[in-house]
Amino acid sequence: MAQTFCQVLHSSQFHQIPFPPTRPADFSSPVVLRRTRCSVSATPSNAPSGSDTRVIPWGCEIESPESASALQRWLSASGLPTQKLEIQRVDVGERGLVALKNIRKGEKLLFVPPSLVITADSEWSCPEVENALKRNSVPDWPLLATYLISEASLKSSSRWNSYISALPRQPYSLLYWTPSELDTYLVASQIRERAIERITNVIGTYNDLRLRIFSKHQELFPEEVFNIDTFLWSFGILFSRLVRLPSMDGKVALVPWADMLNHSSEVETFLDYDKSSQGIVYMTDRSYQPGEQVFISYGKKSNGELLLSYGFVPKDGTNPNDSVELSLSLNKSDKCYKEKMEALRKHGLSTPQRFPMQITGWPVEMIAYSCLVVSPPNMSRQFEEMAAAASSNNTSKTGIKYPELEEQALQFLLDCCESSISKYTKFLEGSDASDLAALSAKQANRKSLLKKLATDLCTSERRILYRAQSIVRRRLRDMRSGELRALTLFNGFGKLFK
Ligand SMILES: C[S@@+](CC[C@H](N)C(=O)[O-])C[C@H]1O[C@@H](n2cnc3c(N)ncnc32)[C@H](O)[C@@H]1O
Repeated sequence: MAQTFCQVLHSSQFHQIPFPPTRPADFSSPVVLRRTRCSVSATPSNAPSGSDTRVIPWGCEIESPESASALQRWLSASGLPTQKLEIQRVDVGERGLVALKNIRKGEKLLFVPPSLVITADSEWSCPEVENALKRNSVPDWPLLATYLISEASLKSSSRWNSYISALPRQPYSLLYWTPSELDTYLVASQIRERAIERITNVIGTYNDLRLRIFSKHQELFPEEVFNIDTFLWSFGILFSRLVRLPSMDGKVALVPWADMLNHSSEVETFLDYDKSSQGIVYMTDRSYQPGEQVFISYGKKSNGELLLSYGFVPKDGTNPNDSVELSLSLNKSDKCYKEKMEALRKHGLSTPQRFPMQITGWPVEMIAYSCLVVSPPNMSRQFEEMAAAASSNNTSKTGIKYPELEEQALQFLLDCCESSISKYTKFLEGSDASDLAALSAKQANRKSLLKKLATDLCTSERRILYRAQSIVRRRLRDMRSGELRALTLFNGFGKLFK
């Protein structure tokens, strides 16, 4: 299925480096820097909406309507056809596109012309910056991140000024959570690891650009403008707004106006380039009445993935694509630890290894991994076969059958589920010792928001684990009472989930 607002970083240049510095960019005094031909301004901004540490001098506070109206005016003047939609304050997603007229199911909307779309081929206001990056073959994502910063810093000299002014100054995404916020609120969820990996990648990408390019052309890439804070902003914008357009060979693009659409798990439609109208369109899969918010699908993502890239968690039980990752590990005291590790490595796996579980079931690869974990030394000849079946490259999906390992593998899975559940419960039932009264109103608001997001995420993830726990327990009970002994592991599971 085509992805819309996507979340894949394409860079071969990532380096593993530690967490972001918490030092804010120094925008305390206005600076006007001269580059070869392009003047850049970085002026002080209003207070940031979220974390105290990062002040980006462009974009807007999402709740202010002026920038959205200015964006609409600019888009109309720049060739966006008359729309059946308008940007409005909405209950879901703060700002969104709302129907002005009746919209039929199957109707095409938007028609954003390619001239209003930002891609890796867009013209730069400052061609010297573009040349420096393209000479170094910078991949699309870091190129677009730098493009956004470069254009943003040029303010009204950039043709994208109205668009950038309407972008959130602080996109909601886990890129903006500090290490201690991730540790406090996401201690039970595997999404914490994913957030750390992502933050590390973004910082690695920035450091790589700085070393290879920025430091060699300081007149083009002044530190006041191109720094880790502005890169976290631009990557936050890309993670939450970039779309992949299937009919343009999967090209990634920022599509002003279309990127005001919020996500709903109840729709399945996405943006694409429409050859007949030569614009980016969106075809509705349901009807809308005037005044109703129009939604799009950001793809089949779990609640954790939505929090990671977009900074929100859908209401519990409303996301049919929700899943939770369970982390399985080899036992370090296993006599065959080395051999098993080697077998896993050969098939691109590691220990610990994360597997997605859904309310409807879990992958056969996870069972194969569990079999490998519990298999005794006398099965060492089968370790490779088990590792192959645990890898996502395993195309047979029938799994391997080791009835003699079934009970132990299930017990292992049950133990992992229960240990994970107890971490969620500890977080969800734990008391919050910190004193809200000691915090400023802004800090207290942020704390309550993050706590609410984490609570919603953990509740939905724990619900999936509870279901798995009850299925495995029942299965073990039945096995132990001898009723299902004849059934194989894999066949039996399929039926139970149905
Ligand atoms: C592509 S933008 C959509 C426009 C955005 N609401 C705005 O005002 O700029 C994606 C962002 O919208 C918000 N959003 C989208 N769908 C949402 C939903 N179902 N619930 C809450 N927030 C949502 C999130 O902040 C997300 O990062």
